[in-house]
Amino acid sequence: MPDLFAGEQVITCHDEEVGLRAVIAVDDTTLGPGFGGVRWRPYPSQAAAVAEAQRLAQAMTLKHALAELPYGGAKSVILADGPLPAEGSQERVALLTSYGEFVARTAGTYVPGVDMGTTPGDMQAIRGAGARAFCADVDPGPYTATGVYAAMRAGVRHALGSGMGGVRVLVQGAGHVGANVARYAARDGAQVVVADVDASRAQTVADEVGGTVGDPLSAATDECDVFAPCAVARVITAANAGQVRARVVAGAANDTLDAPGVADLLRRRGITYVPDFIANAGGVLQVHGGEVGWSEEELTGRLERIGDRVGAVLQEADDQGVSSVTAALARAARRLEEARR
Ligand SMILES: NC(=O)c1ccc[n+]([C@@H]2O[C@H](COP(=O)([O-])OP(=O)(O)OC[C@H]3O[C@@H](n4cnc5c(N)ncnc54)[C@H](O)[C@@H]3O)[C@@H](O)[C@H]2O)c1
Repeated sequence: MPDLFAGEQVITCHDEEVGLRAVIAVDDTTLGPGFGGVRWRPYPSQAAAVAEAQRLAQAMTLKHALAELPYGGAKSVILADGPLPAEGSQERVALLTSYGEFVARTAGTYVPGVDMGTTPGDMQAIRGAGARAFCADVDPGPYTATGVYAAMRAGVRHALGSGMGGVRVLVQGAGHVGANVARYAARDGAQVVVADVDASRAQTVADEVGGTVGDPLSAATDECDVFAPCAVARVITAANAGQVRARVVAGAANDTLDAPGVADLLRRRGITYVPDFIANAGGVLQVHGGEVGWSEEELTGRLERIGDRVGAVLQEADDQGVSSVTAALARAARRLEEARR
């Protein structure tokens, strides 16, 4: 059983009539209401669902603290019994309306957004039930990609002392984020390799950017200067960290490392690791900008500042002789501490 008291709140939601079983985890509301997406997928057990909600909520606390956003960390999961009901179907709307009623009961402590399995239409259904919900209309992928690319450039500057020209960038995952990262890198003269389990998607993006196709299964340990994980979680582990050949790892995938200690293994090998929770904050910055009415110019400036933040954290890590993850966690802890005073 996970530690139910690891964060501020764990709320289980059950509505037999519509078949809803969901978990809302609110990790920390020091900086504001807990904001985090709704993940909807099957789970092997109730404990696994609770553990995932809590782990993702903790990551949101860090992401918001480091991006200087006025939100706490939270996340929720809906436990699917099988394939998800079709978008717009009565079954789906009924389930999300019931879920929205549970969210409304938190009285704004939890604000949901889109995550794996949920769509902007689902957020409309949640709003229809009287709850606040973000991400109702814009795909955050391109904004996340702009932030990831700013983070990558900062990582390359720090580790290689160069710009992107001629740098070999291996992008794992040619989806909403990865395809744009590949485009930006190629535009700046990088040699791009694209690896995706969907071979035709990899080929299309590689052709578009004048790059080549790589092997999705060995991407994490293949020869390159920059490895950009933009697909699945936990691609670098204690078992394969010794074989990583990139000089810089900078991508969008949440939980790129399977444990924070893996960052130490990379550091000892001289590999610069850009923490995912700093690099991939572009989506939440876009959501917040939409809420408070930032201009496109203001948003672009904030996305570019992700790079400045990465540069500062990497320097702090070097100065203190710790990993980038340790330095980033300390920064987040300082921001939370200041807010509590
Ligand atoms: N979209 C966002 O705004 C956002 C924000 C923060 C974090 N992220 C994270 O970034 C990653 C990418 O997000 P996205 O929106 O581009 O997703 P996506 O679903 O659009 O694209 C993912 C791509 O990865 C490919 N893929 C899946 N498994 C793979 C594997 N084992 N090896 C290689 N390729 C594989 C898929 O075929 C797909 O093309 C995810 O981990 C996501 O959680 C995304």
